[in-house]
Amino acid sequence: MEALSVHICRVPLFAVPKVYDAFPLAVECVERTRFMRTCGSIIYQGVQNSLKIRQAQHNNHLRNRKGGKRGFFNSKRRDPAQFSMEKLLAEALVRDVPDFPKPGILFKDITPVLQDYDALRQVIDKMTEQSRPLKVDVVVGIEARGFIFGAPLALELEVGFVPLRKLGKLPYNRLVEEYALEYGTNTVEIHTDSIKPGQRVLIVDDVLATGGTAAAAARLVERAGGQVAGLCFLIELDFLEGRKALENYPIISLIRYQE
Ligand SMILES: O=P(O)(O)OC[C@H]1O[C@H](OP(=O)(O)OP(=O)(O)O)[C@H](O)[C@@H]1O
Ligand SMILES: Nc1ncnc2[nH]cnc12
Repeated sequence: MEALSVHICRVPLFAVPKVYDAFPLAVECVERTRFMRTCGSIIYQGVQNSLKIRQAQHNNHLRNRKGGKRGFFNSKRRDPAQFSMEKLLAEALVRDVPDFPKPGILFKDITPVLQDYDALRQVIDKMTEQSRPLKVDVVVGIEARGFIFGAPLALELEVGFVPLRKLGKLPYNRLVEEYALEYGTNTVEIHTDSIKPGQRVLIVDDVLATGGTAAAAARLVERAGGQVAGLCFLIELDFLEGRKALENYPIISLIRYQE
């Protein structure tokens, strides 16, 4: 009987039910509970092994990523410990595009930041760190590039996300504000029921330039019943003096250009 039990222990997991089918009486005679415990232990070992394999695969993935060339920190020139937003500038992850979208405008293109996991991670981490003390109840992201930073930031802050959209995009009841920006005029809208009375709101966008867009967003938030706890930007173009349009609010900007 003991030999049979040992034999059963050695069969692969997939064969255990077959052995049980073949020798039901014998197995029951040996010790039903013991057999079940053996199965349980085999299954437990199987689960443990698969967890170990998954962990090893994940570690490998992290090692490859760190050792690879795909991230801001990964090239030999870049040292994660030395990371700063100034370095991000020095590495030209924010690209100057002249004459876009109109002649005479020097456009700050942030798409290289988005393409780079480590840079994007750092941006979200820094935004989170600096906006956490504002104790916000909700994040409002300004279409379109404000969505990119706003939604992950809301997740990090463990609050909800409200989209503030350009004219005609929101389906439900809306509040509307018009504004001027560096290269024209525009209109933004917010759903009337998107913010609860008194909620502390963080407004998020990629760029603060003249401040026209952000000021319109702040007006909408207040009209919707919210309290603007602060505004958060990746880039601030100091020379366009957008802060002047937002004098009453705390402003976070990770990268500031003087000219
Ligand atoms: O401070 P301001 O002078 O108002 O300019 C800043 C705004 O301009 C850009 O948006 P844009 O209107 O180009 O829209 P997009 O994000 O949809 O590209 C940027 O994303 C800000 O929202
Ligand atoms: N110069 C600029 N670059 C990128 N986004 C902008 N929004 C307004 N002005 C801008």
